[in-house]
Amino acid sequence: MPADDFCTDIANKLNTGILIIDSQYNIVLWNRYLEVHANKKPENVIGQNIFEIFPELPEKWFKRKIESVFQLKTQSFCSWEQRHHLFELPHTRPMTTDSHFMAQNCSFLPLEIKDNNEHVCILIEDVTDVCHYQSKLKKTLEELAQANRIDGLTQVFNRKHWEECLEKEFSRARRYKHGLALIMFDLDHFKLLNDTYGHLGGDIVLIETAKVISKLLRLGDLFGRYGGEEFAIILPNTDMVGALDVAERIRVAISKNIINFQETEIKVTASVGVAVITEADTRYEDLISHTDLALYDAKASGRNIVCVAKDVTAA
Ligand SMILES: Nc1nc2c(ncn2[C@@H]2O[C@H](COP(=O)(O)OP(=O)(O)OP(=O)(O)O)[C@@H](O)[C@H]2O)c(=O)[nH]1
Repeated sequence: MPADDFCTDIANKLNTGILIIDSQYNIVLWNRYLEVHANKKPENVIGQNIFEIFPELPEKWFKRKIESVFQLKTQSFCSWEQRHHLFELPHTRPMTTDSHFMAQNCSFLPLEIKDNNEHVCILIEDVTDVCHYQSKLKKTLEELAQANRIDGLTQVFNRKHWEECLEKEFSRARRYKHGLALIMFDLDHFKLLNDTYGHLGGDIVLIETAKVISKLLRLGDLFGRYGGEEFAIILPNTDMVGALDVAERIRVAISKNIINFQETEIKVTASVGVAVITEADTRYEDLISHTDLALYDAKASGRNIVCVAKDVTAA
């Protein structure tokens, strides 16, 4: 068997699309894989221009790619991550994907054959499964990262992530001399509420309260669950006047919120502490501790009240 026949036989048996084009972009070889996947017989394709057979090809980009292969005589590559596919070939994997077409890795190989005409061989590899599983993995990792930041019960930021946000906002506020306010609030007599309605009732109160407060806040505000029934909100670029306004709205919203639980209506109040960043604060923990003290004052003053950190009121 002559070598050419061996090559043709191999090309037809490979599970890869193989097509060769000349310098005019006319197709000179079309293997069995393409015959099956593009549903076009070689006699209807050979001698035709590649842009007629695949009108979806991005002509300008494709020509630039092929020209560089001709000129530099080096291989080139296009992965599915750059372009999901170049050739609209339906995928045949037994899986549901976002695209009808197979994800492809395409290689462009320079060929020099005896008559000295320049040709480029294009290999088309079906990587639909790689693309599919990579996309799934990416989505799962994003979901995991999100779950790591969120409190499972209330769906606001958990303490760890919230503190990371505060650390960033704190150093940004110090660097650019921006305002930064902190609000911490704690539901009043929550132990009694748990004792009266059970832990499930307490949980519903936490969930509903977080929902009500989330709706009150601006997009840039960072709302987290600091501990059991204590929540905290970072207000970037906010001074004491603005923070007090938000704090009072939070207090009122919680006191007016009626939570339905097992045919009873639960009402709850919150004590609120507010502080803003000062020159003296060198660590984000300083701001937390000032806000926490203000919250303690609110509890000591009889609850359902907003209190401001002492050093700020004095200033
Ligand atoms: N249902 C429920 N209860 C929680 C959760 N986390 C903490 N708690 C409860 O919240 C209660 C907090 O009680 P305390 O710290 O004494 O505070 P309090 O009763 O709210 O009293 P004041 O804060 O002084 O008004 C405790 O009984 C905790 O068990 C939670 O995720 N779900």
